Amino acid sequence: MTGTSRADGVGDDGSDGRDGAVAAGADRDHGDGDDDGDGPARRALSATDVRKAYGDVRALDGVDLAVDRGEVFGLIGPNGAGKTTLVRGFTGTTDVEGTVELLGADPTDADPERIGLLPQSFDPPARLTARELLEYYAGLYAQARSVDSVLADVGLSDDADAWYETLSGGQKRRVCVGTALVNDPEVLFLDEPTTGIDPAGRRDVHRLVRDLAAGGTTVLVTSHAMDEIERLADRVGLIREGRIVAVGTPSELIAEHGGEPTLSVRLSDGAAADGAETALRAVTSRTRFSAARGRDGASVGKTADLVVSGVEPASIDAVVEALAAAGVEVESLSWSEPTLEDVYLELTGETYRPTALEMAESGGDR
Ligand SMILES: Nc1ncnc2c1ncn2[C@@H]1O[C@H](COP(=O)(O)OP(=O)(O)OP(=O)(O)O)[C@@H](O)[C@H]1O
Repeated sequence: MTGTSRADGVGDDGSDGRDGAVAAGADRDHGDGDDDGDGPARRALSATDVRKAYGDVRALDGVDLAVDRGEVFGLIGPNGAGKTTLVRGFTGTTDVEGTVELLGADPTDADPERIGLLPQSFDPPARLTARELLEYYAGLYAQARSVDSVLADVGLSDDADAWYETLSGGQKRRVCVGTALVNDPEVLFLDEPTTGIDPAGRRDVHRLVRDLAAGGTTVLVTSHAMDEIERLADRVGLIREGRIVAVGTPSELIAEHGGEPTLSVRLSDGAAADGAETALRAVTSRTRFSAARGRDGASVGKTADLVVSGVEPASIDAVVEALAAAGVEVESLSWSEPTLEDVYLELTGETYRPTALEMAESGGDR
């Protein structure tokens, strides 16, 4: 099995209570004067010029990063950007060049009792129940939480006695999240914790992370769900091709890289698009026209979307009036602020392009 050693990040116990994580975290001295080495007392993690190569692949290419105690730090980036490699560097589960510190010490010297790790790939024995698995991991630690409380925290009290192999993908992932919590860690690494978990379960995990952070636990979480990171993280780091290219609070990153708010206007008649665009240019010079195109590239034209950038809520009326004055019928309007997803798309250079099939299925009006 993977992830069975404490260095790989799991532990146990067996009392109970769904407030265990909060209570345990709150009771313990997480993240103050208990300095463990030569870094500032407040620092939970630090990386200085960290590099890791696999053959010709530079998984990490000079990472500098510091995470304070008690922070929830979100690490985002495209597939293959280096997130898991960095987590493994911080946990001492892979060798890296440069300097990495975990609670002020070399990660390989860190006390496993103080660390929790949910690896991205985790494959516990299938012929154990959820409870038995958590009891097993709890047994690896000198001190561990009640297994019942961990089961409650991850929403598995009712399925505690089902074999792991009979659980759904999301339920399995919940067990795995539980294994990373059993020792009530001071620093918790969650590598894509909510993959496969349904929306309600994701909320359970989010609540858990927030509760743990409130109790002083430092959490490093990776995810491809930008809404999740935006909601959870105090600060976010975006890694691309092995380098951290931006760090800040979600609102700082959105203000700097997220672009402008946009007003999307759906026109009832695609043929009116040109007239609408002309009318809108009189109001703003920032109209972008999202042409609806079919499989062969020809205009479909049943409806049409205009995207107007930089429209503040106070200006929406002016847009509507300009369209009405031009005799253009509007089917719907929606205004949105930029999000962390816009930051991600901007900084990674990735864009979403609907396929021809998607466009055809949507009536060509994407
Ligand atoms: N054990 C390994 N052997 C060879 N190459 C590896 C190994 N682990 C990672 N890599 C490579 O290092 C790079 C970074 O991988 P890593 O798993 O850290 O990315 P990631 O950001 O976590 O990606 P994902 O979002 O897909 O999980 C990738 O190019 C990957 O193929």
